[in-house]
Amino acid sequence: MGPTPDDTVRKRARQLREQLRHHNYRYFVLDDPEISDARYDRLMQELLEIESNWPELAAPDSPTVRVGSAPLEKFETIAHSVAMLSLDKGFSADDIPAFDQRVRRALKTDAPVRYTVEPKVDGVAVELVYRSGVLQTASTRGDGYTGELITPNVRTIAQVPLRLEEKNGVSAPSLLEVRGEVYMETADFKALNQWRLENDLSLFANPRNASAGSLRQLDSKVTAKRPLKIFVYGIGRVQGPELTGHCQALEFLEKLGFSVNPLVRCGLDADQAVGFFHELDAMRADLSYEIDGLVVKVDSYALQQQLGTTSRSPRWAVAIKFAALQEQTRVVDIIVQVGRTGALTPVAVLDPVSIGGVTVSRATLHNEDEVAKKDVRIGDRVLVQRAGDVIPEIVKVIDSWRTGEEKSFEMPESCPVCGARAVRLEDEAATRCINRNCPAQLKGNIRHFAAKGAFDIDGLGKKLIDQLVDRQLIASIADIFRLDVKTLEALDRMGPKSAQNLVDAIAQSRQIVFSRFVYALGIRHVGEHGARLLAARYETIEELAFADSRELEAIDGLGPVAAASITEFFSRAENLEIIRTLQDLGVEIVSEKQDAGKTADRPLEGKTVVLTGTLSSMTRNQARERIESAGGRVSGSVSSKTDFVVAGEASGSKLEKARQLGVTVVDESGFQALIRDGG
Ligand SMILES: NC(=O)c1ccc[n+]([C@@H]2O[C@H](COP(=O)([O-])OP(=O)(O)OC[C@H]3O[C@@H](n4cnc5c(N)ncnc54)[C@H](O)[C@@H]3O)[C@@H](O)[C@H]2O)c1
Ligand SMILES: [Zn+2]
Repeated sequence: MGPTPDDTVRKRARQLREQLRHHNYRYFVLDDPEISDARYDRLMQELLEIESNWPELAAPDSPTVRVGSAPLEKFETIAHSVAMLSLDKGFSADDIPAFDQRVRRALKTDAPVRYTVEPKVDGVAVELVYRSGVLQTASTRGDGYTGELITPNVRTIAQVPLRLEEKNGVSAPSLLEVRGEVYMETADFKALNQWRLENDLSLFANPRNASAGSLRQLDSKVTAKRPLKIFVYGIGRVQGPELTGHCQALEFLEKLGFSVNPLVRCGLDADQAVGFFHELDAMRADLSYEIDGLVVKVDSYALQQQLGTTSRSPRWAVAIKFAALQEQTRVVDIIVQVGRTGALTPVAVLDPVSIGGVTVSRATLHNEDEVAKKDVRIGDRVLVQRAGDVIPEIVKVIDSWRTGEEKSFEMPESCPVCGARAVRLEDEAATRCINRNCPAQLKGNIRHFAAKGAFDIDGLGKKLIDQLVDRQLIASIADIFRLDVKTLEALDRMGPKSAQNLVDAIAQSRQIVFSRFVYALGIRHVGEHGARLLAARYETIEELAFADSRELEAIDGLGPVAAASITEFFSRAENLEIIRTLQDLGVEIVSEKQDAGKTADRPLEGKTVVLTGTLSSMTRNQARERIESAGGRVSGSVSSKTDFVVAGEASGSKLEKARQLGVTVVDESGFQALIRDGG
């Protein structure tokens, strides 16, 4: 880069500004973005860099110095007495100490500065103005100085107090301007999008856009139907109480009856803030709402004043973003995969794209109806989401990128693996291959049979199963127990040692508890939970096989669909034959009671337990079985309904959450005592 910018740089800056303005409009005004947030952030960073390298290119109307977008004309507007600004952004934990240094340099101090650190909930900023304790107006951020008046809409949010009562030793200030984030929980967002899908309405890209779209309605009856919530995180002006810092302000707001995020941490130094960043990142997938980072704020109001603000953001706060969950890419092809039940699943082949550090090149499209409803075509630009362990999914097609060259997908009429006819039953979403000997189904069945909650055979993975079926070394699940070292040795990437290990693992798996055996059979609609319900009711596989559907339906928690599927399964001679063959080959089914030994009483009856970290005396699955045979239920996430959290080595976010919620936490020896004697 030179002392004066050349034409290419000038041109690029102009281009970036135009693009950013366009995307601001799509995002802030239409609530319908065309690009992922991560991509938007990259464009913004590029422009910021150009403007800092060539200050003469900076412009007063550049998106780098403006907030949001002008209010929509259809709304009345209202001026904010204190500007509602944006936040400076960082994209890794290292940006926290860097921010801390900037702050201390500006304050000319070596003493540690105390920060309040908050989850950055992905929703819409609003300002609520209360006079003498009564909600007068509510508005959006708008361009930071003038917002859209949406009072009737905000009134429909149950968590927004309409009148502030004197309570918890505090009374309503004569004037109070509260800022907060209106958001939608992830499950509610999904349900809303599902409903929109079924009613041929356009989809929201994420909970943030759904919240914004719901809030910015001319008819507050529409807003009232949307499940919106709020967390408050700041104050504009206040007359009455003496508040000297941010944390104190949050406590005050909470006492007045506002909803403050329980994960907020006060009094952290920069190192502790970094620690919290990692904790929160780990907790992220377990939260019921989306967060896209955290916000670090200098706590003291006096120091905030000293630091001041720019036209776009305060100098006393920074938002550190987590890795993105969404990216945009192109659908190169739509292929069809055949699963264990014969279901043909359309899968989008994508231009590989990195989402949160993982390269994604496929996304499931579930079934024919889903493709049709989302109208995904080959060649489309789409928004793809990958969250936690969930299979990547296409959120929506970005319509504005359509060229007309895209090709529609059609479900094939025959199985792409075996060529047999594929049919769709009237009341089903799936199209299925009707060939019971379809190699794709066999592979799926074997994978399921050998998987963790079933026979749990170490070393029998996908690649090996593919080879075994393709070379016709296995024609049914029972054949697993006929494998020998010689056969296995001859396979790709197998040696004498790994072959022996696998044979040993297979031999070891022969003894199996009843519920796992039932699950391993792969009866449709019978998952691990259903299998356990059956094991609690029946003692042997023979008893189960002869159970009639009325009796099955009566089992609490099972349901008619599973019951019908079970009777159907056992009515087939070939299934009974396989079970008999498995037993002939040495599979020994142990009843749960035998397995659990003497624990006839159920010390954890009715209790909900969450496991986190690793235990030294047993695996997760074993711990789960022990809890269930003691009458308890294992849940994946901590909530106020949790009775105990069992914290093993290296337990992370769940432990943190348990502490926040005041749930009883026990260590490994405490857990042993629990399953012996109960709580
Ligand atoms: N995809 C697109 O086309 C597109 C376009 C424009 C903007 N965007 C997204 O919006 C961002 C820019 O928007 P922005 O300027 O509003 O910045 P921002 O949303 O990143 O940060 C400011 C906002 O954070 C929110 N917030 C949540 N929790 C908070 C807390 N505890 N304390 C304070 N604020 C909190 C508030 O709503 C506040 O207005 C971009 O980084 C991008 O992610 C995307
Ligand atoms: Zn087939």
